[in-house]
Amino acid sequence: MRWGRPGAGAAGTAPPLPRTDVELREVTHAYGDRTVLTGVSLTLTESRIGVIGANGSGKSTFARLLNGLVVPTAGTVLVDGLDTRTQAREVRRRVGFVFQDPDAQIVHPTVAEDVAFGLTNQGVPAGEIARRVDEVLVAYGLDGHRDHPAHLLSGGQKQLLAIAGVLVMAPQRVVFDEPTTLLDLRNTRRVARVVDGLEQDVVVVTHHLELLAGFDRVLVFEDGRVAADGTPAETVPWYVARCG
Ligand SMILES: Nc1ncnc2c1ncn2[C@@H]1O[C@H](COP(=O)(O)OP(=O)(O)OP(=O)(O)O)[C@@H](O)[C@H]1O
Repeated sequence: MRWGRPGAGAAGTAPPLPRTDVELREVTHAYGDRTVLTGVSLTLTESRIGVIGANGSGKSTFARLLNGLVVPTAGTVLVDGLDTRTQAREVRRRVGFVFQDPDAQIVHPTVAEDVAFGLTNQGVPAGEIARRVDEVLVAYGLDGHRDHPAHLLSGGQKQLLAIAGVLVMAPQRVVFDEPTTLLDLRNTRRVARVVDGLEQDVVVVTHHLELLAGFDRVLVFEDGRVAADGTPAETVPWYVARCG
């Protein structure tokens, strides 16, 4: 099991998505007087990027900076040149975010209504909403559940619903914050397969190191700084050794 770059033609004959590049310039973030990220400068261009590190090292804060859910206390985050501080709406069209706990993301009573939520918000015409919602429900094996109460889905199905609700918005990059932490092995594999097949570029924060084998780049966070940055073969053994 691994999350890697999808094979050529993974999306059929659709043209490749434009790339979304994210640049962090000397980014520092503090919650109140507690600084949790310090002077992070990076450019993210690769298709498959993993983020690992100890609890509290700043990974989730970093992930949330990438689409403007959190704005830096100092420094700048640019998505295709758009400043997350002032152009959050445009940034979020490009970069979607999947939370660790799908309950944080599910806001509507039924599965289909929940997936439609973001499109409705954007004023997309009803016919197009119906078509796009159908497409993602089929893609994520949820079409048999379209009128079911979302809160009664299993943990794995809820995570797939949360992913469907992000992907229906057609972002170019998707940030996943520990998407499998709450799942059993079967659902971890299921979600991993979904991530594996995405044509979108991804950033995945995870403690499941084995899932990063096919990734292009892995960042290791330590005390709010990037302590290692390289291929999985370079960074994962380094991190494991650091953990003693
Ligand atoms: N909203 C917040 N308010 C105050 N402190 C916060 C907030 N969010 C995170 N923190 C603190 O910031 C530090 C970094 O948290 P963050 O969630 O970014 O780390 P993490 O590496 O993702 O951790 P984990 O692996 O446990 O999820 C932690 O000490 C955390 O307690």
